[in-house]
Amino acid sequence: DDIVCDVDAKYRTIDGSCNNLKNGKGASNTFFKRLPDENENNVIDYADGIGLPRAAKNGDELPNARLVSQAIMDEKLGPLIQRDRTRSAQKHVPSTYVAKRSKKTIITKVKRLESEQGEVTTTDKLLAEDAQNRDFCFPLEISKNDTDLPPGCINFVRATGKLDEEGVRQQTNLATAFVDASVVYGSTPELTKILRVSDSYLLKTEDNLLPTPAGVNSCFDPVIPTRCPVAGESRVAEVSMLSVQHLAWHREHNRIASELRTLNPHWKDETVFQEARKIVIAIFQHITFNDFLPLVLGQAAMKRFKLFSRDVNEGVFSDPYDVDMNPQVLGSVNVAAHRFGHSQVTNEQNFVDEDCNTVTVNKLEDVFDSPRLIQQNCGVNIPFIGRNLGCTASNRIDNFFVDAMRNRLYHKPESPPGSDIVARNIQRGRDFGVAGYNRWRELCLLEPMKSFDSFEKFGKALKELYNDIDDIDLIVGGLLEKEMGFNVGPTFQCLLGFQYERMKQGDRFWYERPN
Ligand code: HEM
Repeated sequence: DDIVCDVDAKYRTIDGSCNNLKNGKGASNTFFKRLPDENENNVIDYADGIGLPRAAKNGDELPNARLVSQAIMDEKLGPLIQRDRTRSAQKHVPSTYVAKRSKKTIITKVKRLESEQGEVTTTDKLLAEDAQNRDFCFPLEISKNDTDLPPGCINFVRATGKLDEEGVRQQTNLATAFVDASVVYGSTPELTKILRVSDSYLLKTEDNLLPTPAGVNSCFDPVIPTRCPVAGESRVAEVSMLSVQHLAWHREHNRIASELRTLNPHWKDETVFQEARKIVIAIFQHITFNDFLPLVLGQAAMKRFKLFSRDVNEGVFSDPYDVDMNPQVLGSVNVAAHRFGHSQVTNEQNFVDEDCNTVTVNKLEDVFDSPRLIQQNCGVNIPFIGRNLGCTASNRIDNFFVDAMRNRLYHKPESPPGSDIVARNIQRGRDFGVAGYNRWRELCLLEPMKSFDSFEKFGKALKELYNDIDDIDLIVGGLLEKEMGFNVGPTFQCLLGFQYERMKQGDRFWYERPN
């Protein structure tokens, strides 16, 4: 559809449309980007070239994602001490917040059939039955020998696909591609309307907590069954520490807006709202690029991709804008590179006192998708969870994942035992038709791995799982790369650096720009 843009608009749109006035790229509800290769062909790897999940080079199925997870990513295979000495939870939790939440895939909701017993429906069978329609279930198969999960299938639904002009399956990003605090304000005008107090500059709150309008989000075990919190991103209650981040930014908007109202009594409410939003976005961009990203990419990659903001003491504005930079999020970043943070998650979401002592242990596996901890007694626990963000060390970025994430994801008393984030990430990459790890090394101008032995300790396991070194999934190879200081390795530095460079230089409303 033709969109008419106000070229003089002072504020960015909610859905990211009209940011780029030349090609309109970066709006919510548009396809994830595929990287063009050396010959300008999109890098895409579907088994049939158009939509079936990626297969091995020789045409066989790729190894069972859960087996890869068990053999390579089990925390028991890693060092006893996983904690990172430089990164606190304040680092990995906001990363969930800034990063993941800005790139949301549509996954059609179906009833979750966790670990159904019985016949394993193989991908082959599904392919044969449903070759025309590629929207099939793509279950995670759990083998008889699994030490942690009962044998059978765990439900996994393909991300909703649409065909592009060439008839190739593409996935849709529900969020805008910009670092624009859409996690606070939403990526659609409809959601923003739900979040705002009508005819006011404020965002809605209830008892100074996030609003809980009926019928918007679902959650598990809230204090009052209908009270699921709503924020700019639907997974706001996935874990308590994430909900606290949402709440902090939500309140920050209202704090700034109220100050602006006092200072500018003559402004219209809409002006107060938009000016406050603009300031919140500026803070959000500054923190993302100057505090968060250096702890992911390391100093060298930050400089290589020109991601640091200009030092304010230089007294000049930086204007990095380039109308030809396409900010759209790469599918490979969404399904692999940006999921590095899953390895930093720890097993607990504890309450912590002012001296950083744990006062209550909350196991992560008991609080997935539940706003209970933040809603209890009008939010009395919030400072205790908030302190945890600063007091507790993250786990390292590596190939080891805690049991709560790798065996008990989404665990709920009525649907034990749970799912496996690693297996899901691997499967999601195949679902998206994301090319194998070695192909991305090549595209990043890194030497492709020639031998399984290059993976040292894990080479043997990889060799048993994969037929060919080029079959290794991007997220698996990427997380096995070792890097000084526990940043992401060179392939993910390349992909994330490339992505954030575009999100910065492709943003007409970037906060450092003059005027
Ligand atoms: C306890 C904390 C977390 C939980 C429970 C969690 C869980 C999940 C789940 C279940 C998915 C969907 C998997 C799929 O089916 O494809 C997902 C997606 C994702 N996660 Fe996390 N995650 C957490 C923390 C993080 C962190 C710290 C980061 C990054 C720094 C991150 C980055 C992502 C990204 C980029 C996606 C893809 C987003 C999308 O397409 O919707 N997550 N996460």
